[in-house]
Amino acid sequence: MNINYGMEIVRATEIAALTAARIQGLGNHDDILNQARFAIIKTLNRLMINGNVINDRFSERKEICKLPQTLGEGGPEMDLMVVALEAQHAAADGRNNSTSYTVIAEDGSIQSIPNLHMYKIVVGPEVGEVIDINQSPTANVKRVARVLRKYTENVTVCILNRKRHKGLIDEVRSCGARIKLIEEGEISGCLAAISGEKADIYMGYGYAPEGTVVAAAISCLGGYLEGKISYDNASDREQAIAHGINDFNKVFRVEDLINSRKISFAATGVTDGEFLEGVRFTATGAVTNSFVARSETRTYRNLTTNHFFDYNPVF
Ligand SMILES: O=P(O)(O)OC[C@H]1O[C@](O)(COP(=O)(O)O)[C@@H](O)[C@@H]1O
Repeated sequence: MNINYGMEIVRATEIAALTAARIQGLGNHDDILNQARFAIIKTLNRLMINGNVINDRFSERKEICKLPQTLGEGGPEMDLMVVALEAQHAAADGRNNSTSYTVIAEDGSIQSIPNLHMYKIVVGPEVGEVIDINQSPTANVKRVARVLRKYTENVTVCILNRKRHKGLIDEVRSCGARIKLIEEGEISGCLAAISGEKADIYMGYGYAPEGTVVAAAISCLGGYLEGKISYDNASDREQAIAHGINDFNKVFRVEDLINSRKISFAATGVTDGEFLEGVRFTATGAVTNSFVARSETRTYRNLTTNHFFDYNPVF
């Protein structure tokens, strides 16, 4: 890509984050997501692309505004993944770890994935390919400890706080590793593990579309992911087949989810999170904290942006 689309899509995640943050804590879970989606649609529609929207987890939800199938004013065909607001409940309730994300990639490079749970293990580039999703959590924690030259007691495992993770949490505790439990926002939990700052591994079940966003981040930053979709019944398997997935034991790695080296990834914090700070409002506008990365050059930027509401804001 000659244009750094990352610098364009981050403007969209900023606007979505500002929009959501303005109504943070008001308690309306659908409204905050809808407003963030309207805002991101409006901003992405200004790009000179024909952006085909892929893996929108909310496309079947009647109460949530639909993303158009294509976004942009016209131009080269591109794939887009748009998560206007991850952790909508956290943002609506005024809790931590909600973030806005967009990924742009070469046309046809993002795997379309069913809206099912995927068990994921994610680590950063320092750890790399030593993990194996078919091994126990204990075995994976020990491998990570060995590569990072840490005592097991100093390895931090990030896990979504869900009943379904009780067994996982018990096992990680009994092997002696530290746990960082997050209430929502697994993409940002995975980014914490990729950056290695607040966690060393992310493990657990979340949605498969989130796995493709994490794969995009890894394509830009390095790191490693293994994911397995869980199927409860025949209808889940039919969903997978409709997405071209016939091997129900498949271990998904980054290259299975994103098949390109031309990807840009952008994120803006809405509320303070594991990876980014949330929006701070000032007397004249607001300050946002964003992250932009591009796979071709491996460049990544941490952006602090000052927005002045008296000077032509897009929203
Ligand atoms: O536990 P659940 O309800 O299956 O949801 C898991 C999902 O919840 C989240 O934490 C937040 O999801 P939303 O963005 O839909 O609010 C995701 O990151 C994760 O994939």
